[in-house]
Amino acid sequence: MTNQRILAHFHESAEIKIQSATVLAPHIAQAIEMMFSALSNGNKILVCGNGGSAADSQHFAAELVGRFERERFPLPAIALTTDTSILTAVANDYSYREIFSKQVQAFGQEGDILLAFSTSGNSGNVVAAIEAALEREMRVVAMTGKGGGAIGKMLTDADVHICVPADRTARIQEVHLVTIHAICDGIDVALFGGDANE
Ligand SMILES: O=C(CO)[C@@H](O)[C@H](O)[C@H](O)[C@H](O)COP(=O)(O)O
Ligand SMILES: [Zn+2]
Repeated sequence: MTNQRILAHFHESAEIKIQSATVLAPHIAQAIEMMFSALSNGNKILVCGNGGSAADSQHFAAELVGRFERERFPLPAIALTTDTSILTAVANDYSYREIFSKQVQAFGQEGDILLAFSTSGNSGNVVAAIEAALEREMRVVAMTGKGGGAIGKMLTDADVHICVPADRTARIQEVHLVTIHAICDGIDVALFGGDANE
């Protein structure tokens, strides 16, 4: 492995982040507004994704329930990726496709938000979770890439699609991560106003 190859990762990541910033900012602002409004109304956010996106789901839920950069009361967000008994039982008894949708049916209520991560936009269990959320009159914030895949086609005008303009899974995930932090910051600003980081 040459340093050149390592440097290329950093450069490509930085370039795609810069390119994504302008394209995604209005959609991220919409997501912040939708989440702040749901949380203010006593609703919660359910979060799901596979692999690296499962980690992103947990990362986001941790920052809402714990904190991001400012001290505040806990906000209700649940990662649907963590309960291995539920995940293994549903995958074993039904199908892997239903591991998130069953939990959306169990926990989701009208007005809640599903935050769904899929870099391809095509993961069956994330697609099924979105179907279950839409059936329950929940709103969806989807973070995707690669043109948005099947997820891009199923969202309604009431939902938010944050589709990273890139085709490489790792780069898309890296943009998802900075987007998670921008959303957490946006929610804090909506709650408390601007801060010293501005
Ligand atoms: O983190 C990575 C690759 O960077 C992997 O774990 C990746 O998340 C997994 O292959 C996922 O199953 C991909 O699913 P998706 O993003 O297409 O929905
Ligand atoms: Zn990864």
